[in-house]
Amino acid sequence: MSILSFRDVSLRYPQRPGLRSAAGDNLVLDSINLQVSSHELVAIIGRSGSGKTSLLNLAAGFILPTSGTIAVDGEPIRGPGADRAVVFQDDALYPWLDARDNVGFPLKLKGVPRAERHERARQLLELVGLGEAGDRHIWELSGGMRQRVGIARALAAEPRFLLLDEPLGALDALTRSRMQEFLLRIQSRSGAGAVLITHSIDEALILASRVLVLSPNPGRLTAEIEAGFSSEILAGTPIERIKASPLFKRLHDGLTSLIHSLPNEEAAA
Ligand SMILES: Nc1ncnc2c1ncn2[C@@H]1O[C@H](COP(=O)(O)OP(=O)(O)OP(=O)(O)O)[C@@H](O)[C@H]1O
Repeated sequence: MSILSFRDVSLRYPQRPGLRSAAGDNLVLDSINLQVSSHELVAIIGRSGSGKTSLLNLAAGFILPTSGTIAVDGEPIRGPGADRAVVFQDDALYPWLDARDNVGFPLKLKGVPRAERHERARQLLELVGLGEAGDRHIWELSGGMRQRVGIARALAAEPRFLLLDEPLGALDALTRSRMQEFLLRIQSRSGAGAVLITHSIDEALILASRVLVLSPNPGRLTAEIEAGFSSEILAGTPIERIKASPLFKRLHDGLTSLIHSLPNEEAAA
């Protein structure tokens, strides 16, 4: 089992005019302590500007913390690495490559020979239900299909952690709901841990075993809720039935009022 850990992590961006936080300086994240193990999906919710993407960028190694340590299995993160794969809201696929070569791209970077790359990409596309789409151009795919190609690409390097920044945010409601179930199954099958950033309380409760709330100015983890509906969904209970349950509604209402009680970025700035 792998562990992604944040220990006393704080982040300040370089000072820029107009970007002062309520803390009186440009502290964006303060004293973040967090542990995510492989096989679990942790969701982070919070108001716009609370620092969710910054937290994910730190885990990805795109930026480094001002203080504190982020590590995978005790090994401090010093930059991006194949042990962590990021999926963004905008699929960020390479339009000049077909679906198969997009999925195989991380393997190309690792120097995996072409035939092996193609075979692995074929298996991954099959896994995400796009076995027939390998030679399709990206612009020939729907939004949901493109996100599935993005997820297959993220899985190609067999990461220990998936870092998901609003991966379903651009999809229509019906596709999003289907993709939630799909994401859950893929994540559980892959054996990778996942950190999911989402604006949707519904989505956080459906997918995550734990939901963490980030309060803004500066971003601090202020609440944690054990959700646990994902195991019921994996066992076959329809998402709509889960959403109709009194427990789901209670947790949803609790999280909604908690988030509304937090100051927003504009109010605090
Ligand atoms: N590269 C940067 N340089 C300076 N400030 C930044 C940078 N990136 C983000 N910020 C600031 O850090 C704060 C947190 O931004 P971040 O994007 O992490 O929040 P978020 O919770 O993901 O927001 P949203 O939900 O709107 O995507 C904001 O005040 C933002 O303006």
